[in-house]
Amino acid sequence: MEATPPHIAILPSPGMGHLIPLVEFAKRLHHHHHFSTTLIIPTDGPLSAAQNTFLSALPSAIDYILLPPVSFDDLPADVKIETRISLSITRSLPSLHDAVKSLHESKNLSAFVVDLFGTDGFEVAFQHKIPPYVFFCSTAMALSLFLYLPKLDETVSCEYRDVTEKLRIPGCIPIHGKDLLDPVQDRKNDAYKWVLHHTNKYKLAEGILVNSFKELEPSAIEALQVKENGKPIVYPIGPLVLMGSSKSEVDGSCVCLKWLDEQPSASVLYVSFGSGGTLSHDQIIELALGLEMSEQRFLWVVRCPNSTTSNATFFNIQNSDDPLAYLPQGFLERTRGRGLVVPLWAPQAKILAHESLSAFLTHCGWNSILESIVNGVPMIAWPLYAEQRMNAVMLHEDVKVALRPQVGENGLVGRVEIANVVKCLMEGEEGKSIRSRMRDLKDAAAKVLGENGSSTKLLAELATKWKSNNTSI
Ligand SMILES: O=c1ccn([C@@H]2O[C@H](COP(=O)(O)OP(=O)(O)O[C@H]3O[C@H](CO)[C@@H](O)[C@H](O)[C@H]3O)[C@@H](O)[C@H]2O)c(=O)[nH]1
Repeated sequence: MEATPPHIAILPSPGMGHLIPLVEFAKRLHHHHHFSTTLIIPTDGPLSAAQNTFLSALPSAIDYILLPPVSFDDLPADVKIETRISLSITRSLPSLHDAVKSLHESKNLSAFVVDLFGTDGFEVAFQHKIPPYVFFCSTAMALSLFLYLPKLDETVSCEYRDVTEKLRIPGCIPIHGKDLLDPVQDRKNDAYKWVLHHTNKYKLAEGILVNSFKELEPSAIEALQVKENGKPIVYPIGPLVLMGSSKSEVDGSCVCLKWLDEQPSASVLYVSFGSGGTLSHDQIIELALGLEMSEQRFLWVVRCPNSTTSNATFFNIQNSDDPLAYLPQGFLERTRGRGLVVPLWAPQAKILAHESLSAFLTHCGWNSILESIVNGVPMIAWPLYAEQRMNAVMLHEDVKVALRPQVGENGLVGRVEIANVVKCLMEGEEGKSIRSRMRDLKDAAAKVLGENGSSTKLLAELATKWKSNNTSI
């Protein structure tokens, strides 16, 4: 049978943090190996503005299909995000099946790639005899935990946070149970059961692609690559990140970039909590005052707070939908010229690549971290949810490219602490050594993605394998 041009299907689970690296992966597969891709995207309603803009800017080699929205009306209000993500896949299985069937008939799919919570999509791949793969869009450390979790589940009987010793995940820095990812913090919650369910199914994959590289996570990757019965091959093919040259930006990009153009070289702290991170109103105030006290230049992406009080004024502000309304009185005037506050979303990839940028206060989403690394920008680690505390531990204690402010007894990071940490990173001696380690990592990242780099070679290996699948049916 004559070979058709190689084509793969990717099933991204909801969230920009999953979609962005998967698209970068598809782009690289196209540029280097002439693959084209169809993204099959589950939905639970209309897409967000950021998603729409992002998808409308996809190159022609990447197509996408939106699956019909599934309903979550039956779920309790406090349902955890991992449960919701997993159900968005299981509830889409009939339409996913139809989409894959017709795609396979027309394009002869070489591989079916799901992300970290998409393993229920495997059943469709098996039905059509398409090799299933996982693209793990977080750290090698988190992947090592995921592969180890079934064992941990068998051997630990209490909550992980109550284990007094630090836990030893293969190849990783020992870590307190309380610092593991959110959904494993309550083993009775469905979110834990979903994570365990996915991790048990990882062994059914033909391979696992992880968005990391050896120089960043040497021992975790080494542990992942130890061959064991029933363990899929792990391919570290990262760092795959949105680059500053990408066209997929939303409103506001010009304001930020124009402002950055006017600032001195390496002078600005960028503050952002990823695609969904929010702070309490009290924490927004501490952060604002801390930034002001630091006397450094900053560019801050602000969102509305995530908690309410029973105060009538607060209730009104909450409904105003204007995140800037939550900033301390006079803050914008006092910091005018030195600081820029942007509501909701900013063109992060371009910001991090800008020569005025000096440091990044981040919620420690893995894409943000990788984007910081490829641009050599040192970080302040401010984890909020998901696996971000694990990432912060790794960055601060293991790789040592981030400072980490202390949370006070009232559960907030105080303004003085914030100001001190910002000044230390931007001006202090510790900041200098972090910056120098970051430069080494930036070089290492460029090397692994270069012509003979390890990530490039592994991707080539995978592409060859997938091309051979393409002719074998
Ligand atoms: O104003 C913004 C905010 C975000 N981004 C982009 O959106 C992505 C955000 O990804 P990430 O930093 O990983 O954060 P989350 O969106 O929070 O990602 C989720 O998915 C990641 C990958 O699994 C996890 O590491 C995180 O903990 C999880 O919250 C990045 O590419 C950013 O450049 C923007 O362009 N502008």
